[in-house]
Amino acid sequence: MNDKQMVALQAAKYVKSGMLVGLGTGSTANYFIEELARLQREEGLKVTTVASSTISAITAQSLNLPIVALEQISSIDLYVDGADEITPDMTLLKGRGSDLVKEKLLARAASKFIAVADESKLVSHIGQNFVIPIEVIPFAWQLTKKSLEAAGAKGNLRPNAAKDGFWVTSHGSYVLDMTFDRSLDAKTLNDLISNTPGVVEHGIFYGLTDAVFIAANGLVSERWI
Ligand SMILES: O=C(CO)[C@H](O)[C@H](O)COP(=O)(O)O
Repeated sequence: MNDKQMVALQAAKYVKSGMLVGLGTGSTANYFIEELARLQREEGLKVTTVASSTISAITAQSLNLPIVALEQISSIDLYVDGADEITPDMTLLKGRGSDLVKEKLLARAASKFIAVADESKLVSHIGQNFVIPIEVIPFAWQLTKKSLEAAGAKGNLRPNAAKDGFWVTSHGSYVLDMTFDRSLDAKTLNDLISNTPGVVEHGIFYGLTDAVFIAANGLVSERWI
């Protein structure tokens, strides 16, 4: 069993029958989804799920997990998702795959949000290894980019896979992949980007995690706030 699978299985121990569970997106979240399906099949677990992305919804459906649409929920019991970066204060950077809008809604709606990752995701500051993805409403991208540049940011529109156009998210937004001065702390960055007109959502998850589970060399450590 690899570290991503191990940490996902640890998070699944917090799932109880009757819960409405949010499903994250990515390879670590996939192990969690697979484990829920196994618990349902082999141990009679009864949960309802809500997915943070089309791909996770398809995975859950293919494994026969009961699934409801985001429009049908106003709160959930538990959300489990991976991250691209995790800082010592449990701020996350997410959204490399650009599914961050639903991910952040579920993280906020959850009574408990557990972030799961292997130790490669631990960083000292947000933006250490990845650019910060910022979803923008398409007609505003240039004005929004200019506002962010005035605050010292650098970057550009994310290209599409063929590099002959621009990436469009499942909600029809463009993505600005930006870097900021590393002296800016997570809260400052979060507030700055959130308050920029034209921004739909961004990948900094500040003050949203209840716990971070990290797997390293076959061992899982849990850190709760
Ligand atoms: O934020 C995410 C998707 O938007 C993922 O959770 C993040 O990219 C981690 O992915 P993985 O578990 O495959 O390493």
